[in-house]
Amino acid sequence: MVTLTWALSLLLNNKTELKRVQEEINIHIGNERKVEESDISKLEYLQAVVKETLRLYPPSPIITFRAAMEDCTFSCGYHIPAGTHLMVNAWKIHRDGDVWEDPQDFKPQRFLTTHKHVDVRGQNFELVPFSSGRRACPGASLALRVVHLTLARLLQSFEIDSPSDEAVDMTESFGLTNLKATPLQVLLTPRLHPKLYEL
Ligand code: HEM
Repeated sequence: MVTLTWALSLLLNNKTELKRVQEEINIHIGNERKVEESDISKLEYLQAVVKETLRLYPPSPIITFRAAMEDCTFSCGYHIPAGTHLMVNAWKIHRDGDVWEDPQDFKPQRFLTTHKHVDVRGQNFELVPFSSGRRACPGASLALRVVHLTLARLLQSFEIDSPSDEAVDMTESFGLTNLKATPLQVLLTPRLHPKLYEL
C-alpha cells in the first residue's frame, strides 16, 4: 500500500510517464481483458516505474538491528570494532549522486538503460529496498507481485487524475516506515468496457 501510494503520486506528478505505462498496457494487453500476473514480465516500463518508486521512497528507509561480527576497516578509513550496532541508510544510498544521475528525479527510464541490470532483490548494493543477505525481507516476492499487478490493473482500468491542478505533495513522514505525510487524493474515471468491472 505504501509503495502503491508513492507510485501513484509520482505518476500523477509525471503525466508523461503515466501515459507511457498505460500505452504499454494498451499495446501488450489491450482493453478486452484485464491484466493478469503472467502479463507482468512483458510490462518493462511498469517494472521500471516500480523500481524507481522503491529507489526514491523505500518503505523501510533505515535498515536496523545489525551488529558487526568482527573488526573491519573500510577503504575510506572508517574502523568498525566488532559488536558495533549498525544501521544502513537505504534512503541515502538510493539517492547517492555518485551512483545515480539526477538522483532526486523520477526517471524510470534509467532501469531500461544505464541501470538495466540493477535489481531490487539484494544483489545490487546501490538499490536495497528489501535489504540484503540472510535477514533480507522474506516477503519481497509476494510484495513485488502484488505491487506490479495492482498498479497495472489500476492504470489499465482507470484514467487517474488529481482533484486539483497543484502537484501532489511528496512530503515524507518520519519513522521506520516511509509513509506519505499527507493523504493522496485521486479521481478515477473508468476506461474499459463496463462488463470488465463486474466481480
Ligand atoms: C514493498 C514491500 C516491502 C518492503 C519494501 C519490505 C522491506 C523490508 C526490509 C527492508 C526489511 C528489513 C530486512 C533487514 O533487516 O535486513 C524487511 C523485513 C521483513 N519483511 Fe518486508 N518488506 C515488504 C513487504 C513485506 C511483506 C509483504 C511481508 C510478508 C508477507 C514482509 C515480511 C517481512 C519480514 C517477516 C521481515 C523480517 C525478516 C527478518 O528479520 O529476518 N515484508 N522487509
